[in-house]
Amino acid sequence: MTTPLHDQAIQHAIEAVILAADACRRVQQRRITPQTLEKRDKSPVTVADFAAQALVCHHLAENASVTAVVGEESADALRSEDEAATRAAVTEEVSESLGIECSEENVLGWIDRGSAAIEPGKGTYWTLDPIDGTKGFLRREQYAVALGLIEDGRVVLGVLACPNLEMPDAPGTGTLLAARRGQGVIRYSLAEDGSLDAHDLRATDDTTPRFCESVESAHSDQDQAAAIAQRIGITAPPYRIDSQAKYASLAAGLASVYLRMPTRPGYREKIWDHAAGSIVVEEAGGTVTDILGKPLDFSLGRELTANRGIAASVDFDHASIINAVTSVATLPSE
Ligand SMILES: Nc1ncnc2c1ncn2[C@@H]1O[C@H](COP(=O)(O)OS(=O)(=O)O)[C@@H](OP(=O)(O)O)[C@H]1O
Ligand SMILES: [Mg+2]
Ligand SMILES: [Mg+2]
Ligand SMILES: [Mg+2]
Repeated sequence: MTTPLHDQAIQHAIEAVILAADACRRVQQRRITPQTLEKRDKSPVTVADFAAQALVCHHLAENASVTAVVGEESADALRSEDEAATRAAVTEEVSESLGIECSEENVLGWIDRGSAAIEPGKGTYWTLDPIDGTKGFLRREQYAVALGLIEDGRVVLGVLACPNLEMPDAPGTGTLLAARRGQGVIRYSLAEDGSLDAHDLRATDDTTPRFCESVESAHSDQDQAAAIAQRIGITAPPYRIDSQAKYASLAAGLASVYLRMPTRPGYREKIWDHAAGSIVVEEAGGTVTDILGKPLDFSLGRELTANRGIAASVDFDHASIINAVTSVATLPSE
C-alpha cells in the first residue's frame, strides 16, 4: 500500500496504527469482559491499550528512522505479581498480531519504548495514544489509535484510526485519517481486514452546524458548552462521541465545532490526546486553539501546560467561539 501523501514516515505510521487498530478490534470482539486495570489516576487501561502501544513501538523501532515515542502507557503496572494474567494476555495478543511467539519481557520492553526521554521543544519524536477514549472502547463505542510526529515542538504528521467510526459514505467500515503539515489530509475507510480505501474528505453534504464534545462529563463541562453553543447560534443537539473521533468528525464534515471545557482546576491536556487530531483538523482547513484562542503549544513536554481546554472548528467563525467562551464561561480557578 502506498499513500498519495507518500513519504516513509507517514507510511510507517499508517502501518503501525493499522496493526494496533486490528489488535484493538480483536480484543473488543473476543474478550467479552476486557481485563481492566485501574491506573493511579483512577482511569481504566485494558489489554488492548498495552498491546496497541507494544505493536506501534515495535513497528516504528523496526522500520522508521525516528524511533523515540512519548506514549500514554508504561509497563510498570504489568510487571507486578498480581498482573500475571493481564501480562500473559497482552503477550498473547501481540504475538498473534505479529504472527510470532513473543516473550513477556520483549513485549514489556516494547511498551516501555513509549517512555522516551525527550528534551521538550527539541528534536523529533512520536507521540502515541494507543487507545484514546478507553472508556468508549469499553462501552464498544468510539475510540481512536492516535499517532503524531513532533518536530522541534511542532506537530508535523498525524495518523488517526477510528475503527468504529462509520462515515455516511462508507458503511460497515471504520475511518483512518492521515495528515502531513502543508500537504493536506486524506480520509480512508478502514475495513475489518485492515485494508484502506481513499475517499473525498467530506463524508456528508449536510452543512447544519453541529458541535461535538466528550461523552464523559468529567472530561468536558457540558453545561458550559451548551451555553456557548447557544451563543454562537448552534441549535442542533450536541454530538457526543468519545476520543479523537471528534477531530475526525470535524475533518470529515460531520460536525463544525469541538469544545473541550475544563472541569478541574490544574488539569492539563496531554500531547497524545491532541497531536494527531489537531493536525488532521488543521490540514482539513480548520482551526485548533485552546478555549482562550491560544495556539496549542506542543513544545513543553508531555502536557499542553500553556493551554486550557480545546476549541476546534471547520467552516465556522473561530473568533466567534472564543468570544462566546470569554463572555459565557467561568473557568475552574487554578
Ligand atoms: N479531567 C479531565 N479533563 C479532560 N480530559 C481528561 C480528563 N481526565 C482524562 N482525560 C482525557 O480524556 C481522554 C478521553 O477523551 P474524551 O474525553 O474526548 O473521550 S471520552 O468521552 O472520555 O471517551 C482520555 O484519554 P484516554 O485515557 O486515552 O482514554 C484522557 O487523557
Ligand atoms: Mg488513558
Ligand atoms: Mg487519550
Ligand atoms: Mg489512551
